[in-house]
Amino acid sequence: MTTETTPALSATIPAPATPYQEDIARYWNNEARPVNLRLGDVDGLYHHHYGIGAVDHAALGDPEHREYEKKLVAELHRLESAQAELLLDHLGAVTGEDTLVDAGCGRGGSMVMAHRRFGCRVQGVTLSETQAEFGNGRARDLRIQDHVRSHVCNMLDTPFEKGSVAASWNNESTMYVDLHDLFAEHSRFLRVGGRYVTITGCWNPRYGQPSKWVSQINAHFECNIHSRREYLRAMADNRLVPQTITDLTPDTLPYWELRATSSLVTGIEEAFIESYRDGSFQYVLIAADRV
Ligand SMILES: C[S@@+](CC[C@H](N)C(=O)[O-])C[C@H]1O[C@@H](n2cnc3c(N)ncnc32)[C@H](O)[C@@H]1O
Ligand SMILES: CC(C)=CCC/C(C)=C/COP(=O)(O)OP(=O)(O)O
Ligand SMILES: [Mg+2]
Repeated sequence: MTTETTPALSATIPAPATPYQEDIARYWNNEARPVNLRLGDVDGLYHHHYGIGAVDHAALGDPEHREYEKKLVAELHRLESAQAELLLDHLGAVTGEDTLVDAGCGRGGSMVMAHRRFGCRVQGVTLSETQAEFGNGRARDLRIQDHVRSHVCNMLDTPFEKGSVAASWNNESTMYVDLHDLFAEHSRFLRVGGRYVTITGCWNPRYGQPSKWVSQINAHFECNIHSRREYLRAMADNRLVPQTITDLTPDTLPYWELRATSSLVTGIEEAFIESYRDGSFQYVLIAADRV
């Protein structure tokens, strides 16, 4: 699907639907944190999500070495790309003829990775014009603009045709929307037998209620983190049947502990580390079948 073959896509895109969505569009239009841009500069894949996997201390070497900071940036980026690879591992059997949807696509790093892996078309939606322009600029640079396209569009109200999408995902973007509305929309455009995947942070019902750390993360990003229970309920209500649920909390802690030692800290590291450690917050992957 290119813009040429889908003229309706750009013509019918709804503007942010609520004052909250206008706030979120403004937030991401103005975002330029070095922790995201410097990591993206490593290989041109720009992410707005966190990392998983063990830290390669041998690759980092001596903290006193003048090249250490550069190696640290590369290592954090490697862990963030590993997170996206894990998400793509759960999309199922995607062919070059398929279309995928990235809901809340950020600067588009995961979309480029998906196209490279499957050769398919990838359509991304973000509320931010700046992000969509950035993602489309990267796709042009890579000469994959016929396959990878970012749109300024509300993920709850997309122009994708019913049943037209083989697989879709939210990578750390579900905490900006109502989950029932979100999964109803994925379920509408996914074909029966298609796959939905999310990697997200959620509060843990076993803890009781959102902890002070979870509240701090919400305030920091102007988002509203849901509980694990809410994900499963909203999926069940929208023909999405979980096939895999993985607790990635132990896999993401090394990323945060390493990031906390870097010069690129943003001040939110303590909240993630403490909430993951006290069990009030979990980093999870959920892959579901559209039935
Ligand atoms: C934390 S970033 C994640 C970006 C990307 N998934 C990644 O992994 O790099 C959150 C993204 O969600 C998008 N977003 C939030 N609410 C949205 C909505 N209602 N419709 C479309 N995008 C939305 C933001 O514009 C932003 O691009
Ligand atoms: C897991 C949770 C709760 C995520 C909230 C959404 C979010 C802001 C993700 C990372 O974005 P980013 O990469 O722009 O953030 P940072 O600047 O902290 O790296
Ligand atoms: Mg980041």
